[in-house]
Amino acid sequence: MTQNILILPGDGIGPEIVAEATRLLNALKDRFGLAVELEEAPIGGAGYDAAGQPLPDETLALARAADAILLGAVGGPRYDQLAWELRPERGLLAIRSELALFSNLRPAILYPQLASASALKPEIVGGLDIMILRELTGGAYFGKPRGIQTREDGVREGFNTIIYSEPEIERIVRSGFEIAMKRDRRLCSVDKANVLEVSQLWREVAERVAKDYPKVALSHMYVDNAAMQLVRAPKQFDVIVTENMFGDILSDAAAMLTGSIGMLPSASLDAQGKGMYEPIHGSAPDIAGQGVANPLATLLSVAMMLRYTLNEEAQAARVEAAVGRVLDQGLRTADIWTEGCRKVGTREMGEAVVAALAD
Ligand SMILES: NC(=O)c1ccc[n+]([C@@H]2O[C@H](COP(=O)([O-])OP(=O)(O)OC[C@H]3O[C@@H](n4cnc5c(N)ncnc54)[C@H](O)[C@@H]3O)[C@@H](O)[C@H]2O)c1
Ligand SMILES: CC(C)[C@H](C(=O)O)[C@@H](O)C(=O)O
Ligand SMILES: [Mg+2]
Repeated sequence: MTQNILILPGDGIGPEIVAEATRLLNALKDRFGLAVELEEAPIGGAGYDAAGQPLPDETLALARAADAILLGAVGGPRYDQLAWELRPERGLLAIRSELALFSNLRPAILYPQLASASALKPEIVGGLDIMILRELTGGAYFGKPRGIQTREDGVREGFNTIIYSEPEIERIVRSGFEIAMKRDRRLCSVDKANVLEVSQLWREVAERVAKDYPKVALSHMYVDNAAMQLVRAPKQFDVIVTENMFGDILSDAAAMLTGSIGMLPSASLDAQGKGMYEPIHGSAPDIAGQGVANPLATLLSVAMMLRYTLNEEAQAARVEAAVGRVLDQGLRTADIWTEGCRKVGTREMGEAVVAALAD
């Protein structure tokens, strides 16, 4: 059965990296029998340009109808002065929320070929394979009330609200245990339970859910310590489960363990396993339009899509193996380049991965 993939290039480097993902999907289709149809729609600043909305109604309708979605990135200085609700980032948050994509998997894996590209010493990051599970539709990102107001004394104040209900905590923590069961059975729940009531509830719920998973070792860690431990001794972690904003921050930090933020893919899944796939990085306005962005996080996001939503494990493994081969060949975009390697641009990297696809 043919599955429909909706491609949302977005802004900045989004269209450049997504073009390589499209090349890859078309190659899997033409050479390896992958039954997919691709369709494209605007989101973010491109959505605003095309339809006056960061998430155009038509894009949302196509997203609901698609079997899987691939997103590049949104945002950029051109759009930073727009009214708040029209900003590109609102479109991204809206699609996550509308499609109930609460479970965001952000694997941080160090390809051995990139050990020397990491900002950390090879002995600290060698063999790194951790999974950060970020809650994606709650917390400060969506809590109400929010806004900027002027107090009676004339002072302006901004405010956001962090809210998590017990069912919201339970479903993401449960996903964390399920993922841990398929890995090394260690789950670290990261919170700020020494300061925030919402974290206290989170911890309580995590302890309760743990009773259903006696084979998984659950630990708790405060987020400030977790940030420190991620750069001190990242291999102590197997699976980390955490709330929306902590997960956003910790995953960018974890990205640097793998050599570059241009290496980290992600899957955002709903309760049925349907999902949107995207690199964790942004639209990188500083390098947009130069053809130098690393497309590998996006190509690895395609691999996650093949594995988690399209049930095409062999195709996923094929893509990951091709990325490994290209790194073996010494090809590097600027962000992961080290002495003795060959520096290539976005397109050359994408073409090399396609050329390295094998039976
Ligand atoms: N999921 C998303 O769409 C997403 C994620 C993060 C940020 N953003 C948006 O992107 C814009 C820029 O944000 P930022 O600068 O904080 O974060 P960013 O991730 O876009 O860039 C941070 C740094 O990493 C580099 N980088 C990112 N991706 C790269 C890649 N594939 N290859 C090589 N280098 C790469 C950039 O050049 C930059 O120096 C903002 O508008 C922000 O809101 C979007
Ligand atoms: C652009 C922004 C809304 C987004 C987030 O904070 O979730 C980004 O940083 C991410 O990690 O996907
Ligand atoms: Mg982020």
